[in-house]
Amino acid sequence: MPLDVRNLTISLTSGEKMVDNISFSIAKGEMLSIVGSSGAGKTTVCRTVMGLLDTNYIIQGRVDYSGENLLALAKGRLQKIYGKEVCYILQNPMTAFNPSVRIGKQLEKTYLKHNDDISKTEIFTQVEPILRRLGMEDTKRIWKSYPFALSGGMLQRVMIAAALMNSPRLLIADEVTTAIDACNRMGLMKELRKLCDEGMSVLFVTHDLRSAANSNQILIMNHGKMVEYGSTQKIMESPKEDYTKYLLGACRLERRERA
Ligand SMILES: Nc1ncnc2c1ncn2[C@@H]1O[C@H](COP(=O)(O)OP(=O)(O)OP(=O)(O)O)[C@@H](O)[C@H]1O
Repeated sequence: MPLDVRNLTISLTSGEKMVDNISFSIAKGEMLSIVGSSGAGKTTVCRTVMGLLDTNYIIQGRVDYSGENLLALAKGRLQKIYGKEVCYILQNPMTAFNPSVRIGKQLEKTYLKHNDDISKTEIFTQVEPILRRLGMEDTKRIWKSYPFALSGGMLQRVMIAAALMNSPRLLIADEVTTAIDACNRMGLMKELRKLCDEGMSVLFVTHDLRSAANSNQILIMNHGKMVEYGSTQKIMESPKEDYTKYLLGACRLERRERA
């Protein structure tokens, strides 16, 4: 099992709970979506899996990646896992790039961190198909661009490419579709689905239940708690909890207002 989270509770040192007894698992080749409104605790769960919480947080429970508890692993082992086997795509692409370094240079650096020393031309040859797969055609221009010259949606896709070029086994995608227009969003979701079919596992985080339609399972969160957890079909077609029904209703209303 690539990821198995058991009884995860995260509190501040003041005692306030951000996440309250969450459990879920993601099998190889599966996508699980965590869905919930702003402040539900979704990003806190992702940051915990990625070992990004500082000492202001108290973490209880287990986060097993391929049978190893990430909360208790030695730093050296974690350095081998994060960025290579387990990759995290952040909510805000603008903060992920160094504004004064060209995109290609940044991608080369990321690639070389986890792979053998190969030439810049070879790195471009390896990464270009990934950029194309994510809907970017003008790859040479993107490679030479500074971050400010690309749109938010393009930067978001470059960030996804940066994660995918290391062929991770588990991808954590936190609100990655927010900056992308509807057409490219659908394309991206289809690509993530294909990557799962090729064996990658995905933890997908969104506030929009519609974006979770391509996942195998959905976990609904509200105020740090698990509201409902089950197969995507079950959650979409016969939700049990009022909050899930509310989220589904909000999606339908938005669709009707757009029509
Ligand atoms: N260090 C902190 N101090 C105080 N509150 C915090 C801290 N870290 C997180 N929180 C609170 O924990 C809650 C969960 O935040 P989190 O970012 O995980 O939510 P989210 O579901 O990802 O929301 P969004 O969709 O807006 O990103 C929020 O109410 C947030 O303000």
